[in-house]
Amino acid sequence: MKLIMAEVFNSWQGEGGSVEGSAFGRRQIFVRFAGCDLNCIWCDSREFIDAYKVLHWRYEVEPFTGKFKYKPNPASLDEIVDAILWLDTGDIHSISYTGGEPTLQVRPLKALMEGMNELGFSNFLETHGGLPELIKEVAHLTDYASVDIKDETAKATEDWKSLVLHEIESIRILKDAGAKTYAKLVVTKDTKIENVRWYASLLKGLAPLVIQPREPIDISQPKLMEFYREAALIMGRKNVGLSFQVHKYLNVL
Ligand SMILES: C[S@@+](CC[C@H](N)C(=O)[O-])C[C@H]1O[C@@H](n2cnc3c(N)ncnc32)[C@H](O)[C@@H]1O
Ligand SMILES: Nc1nc2[nH]cc(C(=O)O)c2c(=O)[nH]1
Ligand code: SF4
Ligand SMILES: [Mg+2]
Repeated sequence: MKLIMAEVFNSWQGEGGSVEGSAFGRRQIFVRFAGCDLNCIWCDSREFIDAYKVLHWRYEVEPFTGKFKYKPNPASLDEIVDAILWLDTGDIHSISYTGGEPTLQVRPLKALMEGMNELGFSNFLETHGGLPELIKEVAHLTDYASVDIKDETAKATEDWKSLVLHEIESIRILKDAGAKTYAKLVVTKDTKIENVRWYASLLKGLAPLVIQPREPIDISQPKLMEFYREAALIMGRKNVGLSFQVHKYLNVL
């Protein structure tokens, strides 16, 4: 089975904050799939979005060195498993499957998650949640999941309200399968409070929410705190947290 891979690297999970299901600050091996069907204007992985343009994938030969070995795409599953095991520093909390959008290559994703599960690793799925039918294929193999709620200002797709409803459906599927799941909302200076209220009302009683400023940060602190308070008033004060992309401040992958 072949797949179009972007990169495999060992780092700390830099996102998720402290809500239930977050792996923030834990060591992870990241498996970044190439290809995405959305187009978030602030995406920091844009170079990997068009899978056909990702002719090579890379893995970091030693964590935090920024030294990579490059291999041609498509990759074989064995090559990816070998790279993961090569990067296992013995302190790994879980394997993070991210991208691009990992669920778009759901067959190799599922095979990888099965294989890593058999090798004793926990599986962490980082997904836009827009494809619940594909989430169904891997939910039973998912130990932790971070599901984005794509705010209107992400301009991820034309019909953004339907995308949000699909994301909520994906969260429900993952929770029903026993995955520790939280929602991640990237906010910008233009995010509307009425939309934050809508997301919070959809998430109430379903899953906790982290609010993550878009990087580079353009939102004011008072506005960020207003979004937090409104969401907490709706969802309950223990079900909302902040998340920042800390790895960018640590200058690590
Ligand atoms: C690159 S995406 C890949 C996984 C999946 N496609 C998704 O969007 O959830 C991984 C995470 O990075 C976040 N992210 C990407 N670019 C960002 C930025 N400029 N500021 C804040 N978060 C960002 C996304 O919101 C998502 O939670
Ligand atoms: N350190 C680190 N933490 C992360 N959390 C989510 C990431 C992602 O791109 O999926 C990411 C990433 O790219 N690096
Ligand atoms: S869904 Fe994820 S990978 Fe795709 S454009 Fe948005 S942030 Fe980037
Ligand atoms: Mg990232």
